[in-house]
Amino acid sequence: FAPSAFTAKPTTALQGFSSKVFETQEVSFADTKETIVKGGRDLFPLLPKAFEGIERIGVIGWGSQAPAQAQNLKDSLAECGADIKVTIGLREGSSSWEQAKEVGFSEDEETLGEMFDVISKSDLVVLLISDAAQAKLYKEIFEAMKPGATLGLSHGFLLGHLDSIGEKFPEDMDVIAVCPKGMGPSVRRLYEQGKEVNGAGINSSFGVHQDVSGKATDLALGWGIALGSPFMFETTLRSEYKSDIYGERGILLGAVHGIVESLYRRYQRQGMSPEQAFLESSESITGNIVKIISTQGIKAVYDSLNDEDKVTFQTAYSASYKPAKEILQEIYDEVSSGNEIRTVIMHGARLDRYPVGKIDGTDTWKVGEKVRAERDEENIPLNPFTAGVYVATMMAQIDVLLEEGHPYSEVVNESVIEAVDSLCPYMHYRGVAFMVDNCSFTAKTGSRKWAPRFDYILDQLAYTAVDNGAAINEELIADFEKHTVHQAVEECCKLRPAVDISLFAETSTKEIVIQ
Ligand SMILES: NC(=O)C1=CN([C@@H]2O[C@H](COP(=O)(O)OP(=O)(O)OC[C@H]3O[C@@H](n4cnc5c(N)ncnc54)[C@H](OP(=O)(O)O)[C@@H]3O)[C@@H](O)[C@H]2O)C=CC1
Ligand SMILES: CC(=O)[C@](C)(O)C(=O)O
Ligand SMILES: [Mg+2]
Ligand SMILES: [Mg+2]
Repeated sequence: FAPSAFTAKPTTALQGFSSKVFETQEVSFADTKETIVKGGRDLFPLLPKAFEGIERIGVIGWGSQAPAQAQNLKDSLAECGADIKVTIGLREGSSSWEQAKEVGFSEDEETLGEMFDVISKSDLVVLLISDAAQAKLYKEIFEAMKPGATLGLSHGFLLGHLDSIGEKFPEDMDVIAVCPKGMGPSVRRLYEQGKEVNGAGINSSFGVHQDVSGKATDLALGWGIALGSPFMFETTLRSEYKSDIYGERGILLGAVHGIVESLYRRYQRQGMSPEQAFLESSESITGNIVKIISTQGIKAVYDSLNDEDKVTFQTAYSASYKPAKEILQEIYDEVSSGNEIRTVIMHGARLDRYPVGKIDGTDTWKVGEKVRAERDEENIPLNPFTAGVYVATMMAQIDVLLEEGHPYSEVVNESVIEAVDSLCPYMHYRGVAFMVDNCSFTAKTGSRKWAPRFDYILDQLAYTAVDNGAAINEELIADFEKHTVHQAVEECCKLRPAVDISLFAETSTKEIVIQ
């Protein structure tokens, strides 16, 4: 397999943007330039201008994103004195009704109501029901929206569905997207930490799909800044849905699950105890490797190894890169063809007969509970073979996105920042299910479908190649060492404060600061 320095397609056609309210800045990501907007609580006084004309925001749904987005919006708009009501809209009989009331939303104050009634009264509808439900209900939702209201999405899935059935959004409607590159609970947790460390939060991409009012861009930027986004980068709904549905099935959820299961078995075959095998696989990734990436970048993992461990890393990397890339390209093709969107919709239709099953019942995660209980955060190993497999998969994910024309900001957030800032800390805290099942239904189902594929191909192709003495692929390693993405990762990491998400350990009142 002759590695190529990829033949990048022209970057996904970003429209480019300007703001009448916020300061934009140009950043250099490798050999490209992009315009971004830095966030921070100091910008909250600008929110009333960004939300000009908006009196009521309807946040529809109460899954992973809505609790975070609704509370962050409510707090931010209150802080800047904007007289804007945030109302939660839920389906009749929703089991989430009480949860919304527990955090202060109420029917009496007209901040909690039936979803279509709330939609009909909202100037900005933030649609945070599941993607499968959006695909099922979009006609009723569009009909319920009042004239001049803006539709706000946090994922481009609905456009992907409309594309596949030859439908469009109503032409008289502003359609914007603000897509946090992190799970809902981390959007809320880091927002709260942002009260101490200005700018802490989860980055968001934003897109303006339709701008009838001429105000869509600044409303999108204001929404993202009110969520606590450290910085916002431009995307299009199509670029976002392809990269997001792909990314969550890849290194963010599916691949990391498959990598851990395959290595956990391999290390035990090689004689390790179950506990040691968990330490050298899952703990090594979530407790060591991602911490280095979060503060020093991907290549720092490799550079931190001694000569002998570098050879182990190179061996694992050389054997894993192509098998991982083969599955990743298949995922990308399944997503961009519309197949994976149909899969998610069909899965949604089966839910009542086949509810989503648990994924932490295996020996791996039972042993993981025990290891976590005895964990010494300061002495978690960095297994060089695990590092080679994990980094090869991360780099393969990056290369597919670059080859498919996605901008570096989207590539790095979807393949690196989200893993280290949002998702892996949750896997470190309470295992793979706690991470995956705090994500969207679209991600939950996709991760379950693709994790076994990574597990299988690594076991069948990568590890057997290593056991049969496959040579190190010097060109692949050279490609990795000089890859353009390392500068882009460094730039992205500089654009957000190096705050570590902090999660409260259920087993103690001590707050664990996960690096
Ligand atoms: N999860 C995440 O962190 C991220 C999600 N997103 C996007 O945000 C959006 C919301 O995702 P997420 O927060 O994960 O929510 P989920 O995908 O987990 O969906 C659960 C929510 O959908 C509602 N729902 C399901 N079926 C219906 C229906 N038939 N009618 C009305 N409501 C229904 C549920 O209502 P009820 O409460 O009544 O059961 C619940 O509130 C999606 O577009 C997703 O892709 C974007 C970035 C990150
Ligand atoms: C959390 C997030 O960004 C995901 C994985 O894309 C999702 O939950 O859909
Ligand atoms: Mg995502
Ligand atoms: Mg997603």
